[in-house]
Amino acid sequence: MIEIHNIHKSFGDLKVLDGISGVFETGKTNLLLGASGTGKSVLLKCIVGLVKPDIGSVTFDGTYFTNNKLGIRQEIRRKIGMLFQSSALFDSMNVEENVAFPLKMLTPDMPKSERLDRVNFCLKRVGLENSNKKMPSEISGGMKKRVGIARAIAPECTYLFCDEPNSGLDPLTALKIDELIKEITEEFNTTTIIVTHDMNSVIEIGDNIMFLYKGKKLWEGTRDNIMETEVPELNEFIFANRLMRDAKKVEEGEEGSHHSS
Ligand SMILES: Nc1ncnc2c1ncn2[C@@H]1O[C@H](COP(=O)(O)OP(=O)(O)OP(=O)(O)O)[C@@H](O)[C@H]1O
Repeated sequence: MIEIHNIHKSFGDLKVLDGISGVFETGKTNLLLGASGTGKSVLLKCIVGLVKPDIGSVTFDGTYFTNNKLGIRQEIRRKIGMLFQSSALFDSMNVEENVAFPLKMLTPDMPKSERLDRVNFCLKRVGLENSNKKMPSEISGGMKKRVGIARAIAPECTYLFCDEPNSGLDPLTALKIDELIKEITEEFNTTTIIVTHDMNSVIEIGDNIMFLYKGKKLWEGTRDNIMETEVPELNEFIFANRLMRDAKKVEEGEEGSHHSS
């Protein structure tokens, strides 16, 4: 479980995060939802320690991270797997080398054969067996995301962070990547935080959702109750999507009397 408490962050005069607190549960897909520029990525960076909050703290399974000793922060960092928006694979390395990279960095003494077993296990888990020798330039965007996921989980991470994991993917591939992240979260019991502005992800994998608006947390809940929100900014965000508007009309048409009771 990851807890954040009263996180504030400004860049010069620009206040990006304005006192955000919350809990991200273990074994669940926790979504940070919001429009562009609302501070989701900055919050994620504060949580992983890439940006230092001006005020506030982050706790990983009860251990303070933000202002703790370097050794303790490093210990936590080793348990963090990151899937970046652009996949961020090393272009000069093949798939196998990309996935092996964090293992070489974090567990340099691991025997080569054990490392290869772990790489193959992770590649198989993301549905990419037999792709070891392919170069990033030879594989599709969806495959790159899969390699990114394999690389993130290779060191047996406890915490998994995904920054817009399905950006740039067609809807079906995006759905498959969402499903894969959810399966991995449940299978390996990771605390997973996903930055997204995609309502499809909300419906598919929104175990817990935190809605950010202009640096504040305006709502939190689950995919089961998000459609009933009475927060105007969230409502506007949800129904900016035409399909969502149509779905709501259908629902109101079919269940209008139920809703008005
Ligand atoms: N290092 C930085 N220096 C100055 N401003 C920054 C920095 N990082 C982020 N910002 C600003 O903080 C605001 C929030 O950015 P952030 O990337 O968190 O938005 P976001 O909600 O993730 O949006 P998107 O969905 O478009 O990625 C933006 O106005 C951005 O320009």
